[in-house]
Amino acid sequence: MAGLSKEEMYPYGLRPVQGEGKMEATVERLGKISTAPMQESRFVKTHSILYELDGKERRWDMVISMPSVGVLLYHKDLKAMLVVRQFRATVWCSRQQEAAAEGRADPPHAAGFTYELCAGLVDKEKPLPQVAAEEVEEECGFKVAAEALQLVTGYRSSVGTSGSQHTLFFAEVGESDRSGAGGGLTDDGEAIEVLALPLDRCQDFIADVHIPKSAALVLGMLWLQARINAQQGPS
Ligand SMILES: Nc1ncnc2c1ncn2[C@@H]1O[C@H](COP(=O)(O)OP(=O)(O)O[C@H]2O[C@H](CO)[C@@H](O)[C@H](O)[C@H]2O)[C@@H](O)[C@H]1O
Repeated sequence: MAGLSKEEMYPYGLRPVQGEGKMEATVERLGKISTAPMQESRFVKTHSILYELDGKERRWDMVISMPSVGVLLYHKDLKAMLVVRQFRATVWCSRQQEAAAEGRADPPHAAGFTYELCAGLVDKEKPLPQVAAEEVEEECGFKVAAEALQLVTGYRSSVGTSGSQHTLFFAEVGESDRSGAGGGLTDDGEAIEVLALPLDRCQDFIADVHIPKSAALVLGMLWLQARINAQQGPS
């Protein structure tokens, strides 16, 4: 199993909901990984910002990236959060660089699999809740109405390098909302596994420093816990 035990593949009581086995299948599909200087990109641009402060010229290096949306999904029948897991080349590469700096060998491909909320880039001119609802269906295979999405907050991501806006929503889904297989767009190389993380394991999961996870996932789960503590959230 991708060189991992069942407990390592599914820690903290995680259970597959859609796309079971995608991690092993993706590891099989991956070959050599290397890096090259960036050429023209549809997704990001780099530039240096030159600005004056106290009459002196200063410079800040920036990666311009698109705004994005994310959705914290609560599955009411499973009493679990829905988490997506996919291979992130950036995470693998970053872990490889950390290993190289410490004189260790390259990590296995499994080290690039990252836990995130359902999320996507805002690359179309539609209202944000609409973009978010489409991501829920595309990645997780659940149909939610854009109007049913609750705004949690917006924040700036990677402020030292990007500063792009991320807007976070919350939605509840149930078995009756299942509409497809999810998994993302295969043509874009997306291979997404949807996992259910029991509500009572979320705090231990986000506190585990060794689990590669997005900041939005941590923020979302802390927000939900605060709502539950205030008896305003799902129980
Ligand atoms: N840098 C890149 N290089 C090459 N191809 C790329 C690319 N970024 C996106 N793509 C392509 O575009 C497709 C669609 O991307 P998505 O909109 O699903 O964003 P993604 O889930 O990668 O990141 C979303 O989720 C993460 C985690 O929450 C947020 O950080 C992020 O801002 C948000 O868009 C990807 O499958 C890939 O083919």
